[in-house]
Amino acid sequence: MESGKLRLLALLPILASFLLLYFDFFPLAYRTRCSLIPYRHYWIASKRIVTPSAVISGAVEVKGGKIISVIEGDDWQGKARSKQVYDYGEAVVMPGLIDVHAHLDDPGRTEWEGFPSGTRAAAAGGITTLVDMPLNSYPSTVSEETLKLKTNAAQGRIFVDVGFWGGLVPENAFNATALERLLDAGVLGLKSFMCPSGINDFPMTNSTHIKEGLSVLAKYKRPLLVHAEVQQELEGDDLATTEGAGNPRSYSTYLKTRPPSMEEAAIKELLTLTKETRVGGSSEGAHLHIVHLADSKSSLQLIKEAKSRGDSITVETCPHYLAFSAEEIPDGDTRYKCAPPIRDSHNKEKLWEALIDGDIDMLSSDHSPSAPELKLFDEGDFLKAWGGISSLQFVLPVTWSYGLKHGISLEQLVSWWSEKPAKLAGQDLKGAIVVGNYADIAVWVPEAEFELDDNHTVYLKHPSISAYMGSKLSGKVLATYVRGNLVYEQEKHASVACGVPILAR
Ligand SMILES: NC(=O)N[C@H]1NC(=O)NC1=O
Ligand SMILES: [Zn+2]
Ligand SMILES: [Zn+2]
Repeated sequence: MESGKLRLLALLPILASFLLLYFDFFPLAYRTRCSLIPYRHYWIASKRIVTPSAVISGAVEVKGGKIISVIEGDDWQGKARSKQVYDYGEAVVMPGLIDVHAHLDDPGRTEWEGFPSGTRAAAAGGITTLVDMPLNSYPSTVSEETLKLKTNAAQGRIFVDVGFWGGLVPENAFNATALERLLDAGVLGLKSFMCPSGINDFPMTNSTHIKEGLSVLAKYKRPLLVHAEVQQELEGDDLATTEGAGNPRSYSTYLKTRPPSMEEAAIKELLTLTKETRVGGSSEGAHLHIVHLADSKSSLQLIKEAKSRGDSITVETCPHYLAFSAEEIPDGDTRYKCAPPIRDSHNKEKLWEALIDGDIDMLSSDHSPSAPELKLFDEGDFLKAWGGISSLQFVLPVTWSYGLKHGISLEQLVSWWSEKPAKLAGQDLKGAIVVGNYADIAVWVPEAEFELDDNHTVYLKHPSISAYMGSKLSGKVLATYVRGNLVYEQEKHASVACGVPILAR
């Protein structure tokens, strides 16, 4: 080689380090429309930073999308002198929420929800990662090919990170190769229903299907999420499953169609399988996660016992079961219709107790909107209306507002909404403010109250179907960072959607 070229090569490392310095000191050169701020290396300071060991006063150093230091006290000020500092004062800085149960309905039912609208609402609510359910979109995510349709649809259209659950359905349950292809393609785990899902191309599974699913999942060490309700022969008063069995506008009619025994029977059946997830069992490595538990009595007791026997099992509940109770639901107000149903206030108090005691592991939104027409507001028919709660933007303030009277702490909030969900979804670099993790951060003011009225900016695609509209909440989200990008601040979103589709490997 000529000596001129050699000399040029020798200069490359110097040039590279110059460029790096340039990007650090001249942030405009880094300006990206993924973020509302033009820095890749900066500090976030606050008097209330929620770390795994304590709530501290100090600062978090972010560089290249990751957290590179967390400093308690004032020592960070010297280190941050030449850097941009965002000082949020008394506002809480905590890990962004990870919602492991959201129906984004994209592709195929984007008139219900969609990646752009859903992830914008999430960002405005302090949620930095969503895991999308395999049904309500069309087609359902039940194969490698249909997962590809999801990731294509998500490309450049998500404002927060989005992972995907795959569907376990009768069609693929006995086909281990098909399930393996779906898992190899990157779904974070599988999801199935033990009762009709409301979506024709997502049929329900029985315990034989579920057993097959668990044995494949064991190899991947990924979870199976189950909607645990089974239809039963109902007797006497409970015979309200069909039209004419009661006034369909009355919430109590709907409630009777889905008694706690439906959850209990499903969970009993599941627990005959989860014993194989114990150490030495035939499905060791697999994990069962029960979604949206509503029954705080026998069902919960069964789960507690299974945990104590060593089954690999977790359970979530949702803010709507903690905020609302059957007694308060007005006749005809189908915004509150979901499955399993919102039960009475005593049940709600018991759910809070279980959450606080750690018997319920985590929270999720089960955000499941539809087109407003399907809520049948004119008829107010609880039996025919779409079942699903629309909540994504408000799960943080709802949990906080209703949790206040139970004296919940910021650490508990982080455990339920970030740490445990990160673990379930296999996201080792998310869910906590620690060095090395992605800078996924929510900044919010727990004490700030607001009313969900016409003056409040609502990013939900269909605010009219959300049962939270009209309520007064405490806890205002100021800013949301995803992988170091400020994706939302004070009613503004980044102009480009740079969330990452998360695939397991
Ligand atoms: N298909 C669907 O989203 N169903 C959900 N809605 C609901 O209220 N419970 C569910 O499982
Ligand atoms: Zn469900
Ligand atoms: Zn759901």
